[in-house]
Amino acid sequence: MFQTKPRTRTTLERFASPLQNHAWSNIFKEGRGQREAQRISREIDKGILESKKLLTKKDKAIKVLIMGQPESGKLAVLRNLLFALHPTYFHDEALRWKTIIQLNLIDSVKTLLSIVEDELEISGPCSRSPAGSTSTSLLDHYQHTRMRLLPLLSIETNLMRQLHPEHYDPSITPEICEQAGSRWKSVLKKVTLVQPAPPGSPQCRPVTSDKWGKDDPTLVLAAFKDDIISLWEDESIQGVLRRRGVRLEDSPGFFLDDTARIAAVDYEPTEEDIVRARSRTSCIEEHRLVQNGSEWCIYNVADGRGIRPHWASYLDDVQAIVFLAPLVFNDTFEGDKQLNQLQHSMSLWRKVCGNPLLAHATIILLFNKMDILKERLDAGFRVETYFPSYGRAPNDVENVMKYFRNKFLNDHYQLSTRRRPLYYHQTSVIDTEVTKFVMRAVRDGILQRHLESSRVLRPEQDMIGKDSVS
Ligand SMILES: Nc1nc2c(ncn2[C@@H]2O[C@H](COP(=O)(O)OP(=O)(O)OP(=O)(O)O)[C@@H](O)[C@H]2O)c(=O)[nH]1
Ligand SMILES: [Mg+2]
Repeated sequence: MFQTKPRTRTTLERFASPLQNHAWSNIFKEGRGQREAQRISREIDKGILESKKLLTKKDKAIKVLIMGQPESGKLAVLRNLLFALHPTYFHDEALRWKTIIQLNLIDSVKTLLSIVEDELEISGPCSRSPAGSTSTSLLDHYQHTRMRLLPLLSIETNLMRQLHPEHYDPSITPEICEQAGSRWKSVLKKVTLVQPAPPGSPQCRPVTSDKWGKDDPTLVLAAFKDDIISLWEDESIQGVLRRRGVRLEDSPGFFLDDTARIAAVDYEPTEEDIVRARSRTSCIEEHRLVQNGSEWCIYNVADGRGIRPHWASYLDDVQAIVFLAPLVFNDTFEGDKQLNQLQHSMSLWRKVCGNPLLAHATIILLFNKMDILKERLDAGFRVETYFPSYGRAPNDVENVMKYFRNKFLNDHYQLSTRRRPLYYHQTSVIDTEVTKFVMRAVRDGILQRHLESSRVLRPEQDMIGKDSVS
């Protein structure tokens, strides 16, 4: 016996039913009103269909989270990954990064001057500097240079005020920071306009804009290029840094060795400069792009007290996590001076491994800042001092790596709620050439897993639980 299938209500009917007794319902009873109502109904149905399509598309996007403690190299990895997926992704951002790099350079000059100032306060005008010259000559040099560099120092303040008018507080050391709602990207876009070189001219014109006026960082930096170089190369100042064990070279956004290039009027940032530039992220950034028909959705997940509560909404359907673990074993954590940076990283790693929402995600663990690890070990810092369980094992890269790798892999094994692929690589992500290969491997690995899970490809081998290293 046939049974009549109940007619599916149209969208309009579904929406209309609560309105039956309302005067509005009369509109559906009239001819014109009916046609109008049908048109609206069709539009609503079309809208629903389109949002469904969008949702399906979003579901199909390869969702990748880049995670790690502050300053672990997330942004540097993001830029490298985006370069691997889409080589021109940053082209129209290059000029904005130029200003950030210039600010990074000015910031290093400020740090240098404040170290010298501090040294002079402690040692007094008559003591000898380690380089053999008296501190009076250090004082003279410092005072002379500081006076000359004053205009340079003031453009940083002005620039920061322009970038963050809403948050500017002169009592706080300015730091460039990407923040939800921050205007800095649009401000930089307005002020960093390219002026094309006149036809036939072999030289680029300054990449600058009139909007800066006298504060144009390109022109101010060019004017002080030689002073900055002589300050950085000064033997007595280098002596102070050596004696204090300060290695500005290891600090984020260090460009003093490149002053001649960066302070030139025709400076344009290279890929490597963009990767090395320091700009703190204080929000969760989303980057979407399509590569060879696959849509990628990459999130740079900033870490910080105020941000962690917002993570939860990003953890659904994650296909891969790129986790940054910088092996800087002897630095304290900025947010908590009692905590070692690497211990902080390990505690974050444990949270990621044990999170049930991330149980299906492939993990790519990057032991980053290998260049700094090597430098620290060469300089004689002993791992045992900071991690007593390391004991008397040889204090070299190979053994130290093995020790930390085992710690991370062990946590992953103990805390993961199900078996899943884990790949690990040793990286110095500011080395763009080498990182390119790692990022291509990361890209291909994620894509392969994505195709397997969407059953487009059958896995060639069971990768579950295997580790890989490059
Ligand atoms: N020497 C060295 N520096 C690195 C490496 N990776 C990142 N850096 C530098 O460390 C600084 C911080 O890197 P970012 O990529 O901004 O780190 P982040 O994790 O995004 O930091 P937050 O935005 O504070 O969360 C930058 O100046 C990078 O150039 C590395 O492998 N070696
Ligand atoms: Mg960042």
